[in-house]
Amino acid sequence: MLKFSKMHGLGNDFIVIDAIHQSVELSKQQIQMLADRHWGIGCDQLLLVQPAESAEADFRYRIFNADGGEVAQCGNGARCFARFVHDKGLTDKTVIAVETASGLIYPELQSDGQVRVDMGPPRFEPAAIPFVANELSNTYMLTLPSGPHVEISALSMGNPHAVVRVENISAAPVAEWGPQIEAHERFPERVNAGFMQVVDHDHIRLRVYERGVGETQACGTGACAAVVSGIRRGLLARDVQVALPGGCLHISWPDEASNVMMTGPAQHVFDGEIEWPIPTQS
Ligand SMILES: N[C@@H](CCC[C@H](N)C(=O)O)C(=O)O
Repeated sequence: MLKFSKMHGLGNDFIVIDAIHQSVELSKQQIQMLADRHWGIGCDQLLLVQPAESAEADFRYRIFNADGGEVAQCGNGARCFARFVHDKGLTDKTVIAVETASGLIYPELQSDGQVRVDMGPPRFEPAAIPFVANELSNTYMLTLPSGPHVEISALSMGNPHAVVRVENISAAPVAEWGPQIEAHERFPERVNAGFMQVVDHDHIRLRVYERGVGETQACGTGACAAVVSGIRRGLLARDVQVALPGGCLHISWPDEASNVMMTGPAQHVFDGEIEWPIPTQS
C-alpha cells in the first residue's frame, strides 16, 4: 500500500507522499491516474517529499501537475510541504530549507498557523521564462489563435507566468483564453495564465488557469507573479492582499532586488493509503 496525505492551500489541492520512508517511482500515467478525480484520489498537484541532495537543504520536494508533467515551483505546495514535514515529525525546524527544481526556497511555519515562504526572485528575461520576444518589456502583445490581441506581462517565479489585467474578474474569459495562452507558441514550455483585477493599490482579485491542470481555486506562484507585474506596471503597492476563488494570500516584494514573500494557510485534510501499484483500468 502507498501512504499519502491529502492537503490543500486555499483549495489548490495536493496528494503529498513521503518518499523518504517509502520507495516511490511514479510514471506519468500513474500520476495522471492518482490525480484523476473519478479514477484516483484527485488533486491539482502531486508532491513527493525526498531527502535533500545538498548540505544546505533539509529536504527536496518534487512537484507534478495533474497531467503528470514535472514542474519547478509551486507556492501553495511549498506551504503544504512545510506543514507536512513538520506535522509528520520529519523535522522540528520552523524554517525549512527545501530544494526544488528551481532552487532553494525557505518556508517558515508561523505561530498563527500560517506559512510564510521566501519564493526567491522574479525573473523577467524572456529566455529565463521561457518566452519568445525580441526585447525585455513590462508588457507584450499576444495574438491568440481565436483572434484577440491580449496584453500580457510575462515572468518567471521559478515557473512561467503570463498575467492579463481585466476590469471584472467574474467576467474574465478564463475558460476561453486560459487554454490558448497556456499553449501559446511563444511559451515553448507552456505557461500559467493569470487574470488580475486591480481593486486598489493594496488589493487584487485573481483567477489562474494553471498549466497542466486548468483553472484552480488558488495559485501561489500566480499570486506572486500577478503582484510583481502590477508593481512593475505602477498599479500596486509593495504589500498586496490577493483574493483568489479559494481565499486570500498576502504577497510582498519590498524592492526590485528582493525576493518575493508569500504568506497563507496550509491545510491537512486526511491521511490515506492506496493499493500499489495502482490496478490498471480495463
Ligand atoms: N498551484 C501552484 C503552481 C503549480 C505548478 C504550475 N501549474 C506550473 O505548471 O508551473 C502554485 O500554487 O504556485
